[in-house]
Amino acid sequence: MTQDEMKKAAGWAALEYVTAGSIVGVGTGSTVNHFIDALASVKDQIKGAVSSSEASSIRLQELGIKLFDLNEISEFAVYVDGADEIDPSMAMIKGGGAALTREKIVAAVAERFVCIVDGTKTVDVMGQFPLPVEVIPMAREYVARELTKLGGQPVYREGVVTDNGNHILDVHGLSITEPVALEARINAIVGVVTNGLFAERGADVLLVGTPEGVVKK
Ligand SMILES: O=C[C@H](O)[C@H](O)[C@H](O)COP(=O)(O)O
Repeated sequence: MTQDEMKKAAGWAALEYVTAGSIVGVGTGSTVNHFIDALASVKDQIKGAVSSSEASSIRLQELGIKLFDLNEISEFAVYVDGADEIDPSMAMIKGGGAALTREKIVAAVAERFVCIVDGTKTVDVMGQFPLPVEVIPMAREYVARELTKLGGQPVYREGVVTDNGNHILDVHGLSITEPVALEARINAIVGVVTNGLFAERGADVLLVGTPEGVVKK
């Protein structure tokens, strides 16, 4: 079974959490793209979606799924998104596709976060995947120096501008044993828009695509 087949299996399994007549929160990335395909198969039974990126919005619209602005809705039941790593406490690293800030905002409004990953993304301790940090462009080098003081090695993701017009630093060399504390610590650096740790608000449901089928945690 390929990694993409495992992503597809997890993406389609998330349909179980979509209820008739609802607005669905939709994340970003290659795993979510499979979920969007699945969502299109029930598009006549849902109200529509609220999206976390320009890329997902385009895909949702191409498949005929109505988009809602987050400012139009005060609550919705389920947000479905992938992750770059997820630990046993259901804390995640996200932002490999640079969509972390809008993802965190949409996730904050959802009652439940359903995380869909392939089997390579579950880890005991996060940090092998470099932690993305979205920064205001003029603060990039200042924030990089502050992240170095925390023990990481930040690398500017050259050529990438986020949907919000900002830059990304990928922080290598972290061993993230206290994700809630580190998320808050990095967000407190002036110039940081948000960081890719989703720990304070982690996943509520985890669906892992494996060669043996989709495992739910
Ligand atoms: O910014 C991107 C998102 O956080 C993605 O959810 C994450 O990078 C996982 O993406 P993929 O499903 O493509 O591995």
